[in-house]
Amino acid sequence: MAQQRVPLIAGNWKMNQNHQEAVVLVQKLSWVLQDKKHDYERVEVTVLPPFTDLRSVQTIVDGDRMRLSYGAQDVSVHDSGAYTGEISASMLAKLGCTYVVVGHSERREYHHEDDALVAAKALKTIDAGMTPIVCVGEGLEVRNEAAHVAHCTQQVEGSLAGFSPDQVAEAVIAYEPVWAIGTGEVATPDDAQEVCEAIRTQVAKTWSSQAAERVRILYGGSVKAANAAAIMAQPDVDGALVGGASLQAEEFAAICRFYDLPDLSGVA
Ligand SMILES: O=C(CO)COP(=O)(O)O
Repeated sequence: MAQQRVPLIAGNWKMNQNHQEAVVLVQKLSWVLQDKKHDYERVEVTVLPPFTDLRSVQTIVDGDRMRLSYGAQDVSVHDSGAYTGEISASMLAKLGCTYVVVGHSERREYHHEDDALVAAKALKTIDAGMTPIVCVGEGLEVRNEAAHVAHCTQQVEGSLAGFSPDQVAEAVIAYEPVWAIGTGEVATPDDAQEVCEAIRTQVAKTWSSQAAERVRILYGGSVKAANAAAIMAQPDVDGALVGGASLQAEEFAAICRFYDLPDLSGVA
């Protein structure tokens, strides 16, 4: 069934790159992929820059008719009004965003976002015509207690609460174990598969088997060119949400072309 889902490689730049640096990075990424004759129908590529970069990214992507898409790292739960510092879904849609990340573990941790807020943000994203990338994942303590599968499936239930089966089918879920983010500590391909498979099973139970077959589930956490092929080979992993490595055009392009990379998982 995995063949029916087009893999998505998403670069979460986090709070890196000003708008001028963003233009250079997007240009370089597009050139490298063009040079390799990247087939965007085979593997979709998106970048997720800071808000302040989006207008510049839109201009360069549209102007040069690039095939990659882009999106935002967060969105307000409100439509408009007296919410200082917030950015609405309609503003992001107007800037041509395809995706919006919601519920990243860094927002859950530093901004105390809970599942109900994440679900509300995800629904705002869908209402504005964009696709949410809904993040879930366990911390080290939960993993050590072997409670990670239950933790993540509950987060999926809560963070996609109120979604119709069709909305789930069109959404993207990202499994990012917190202990593997920015630490160089990558989950094994089997770890990634275990949770992604459990999430898909949960989607089938709560929404529908069609939604489970269609929803794309990404893995995120220290993904690099060196481990991308092994992770992407897992049947329930449909892509990667890449942090640090997405800031280097060559490295990120290599991850986008994971099918060209050797699977080094068996090499010590
Ligand atoms: O949080 C992540 C992507 O959203 C993962 O970050 P790293 O790839 O830097 O570990």
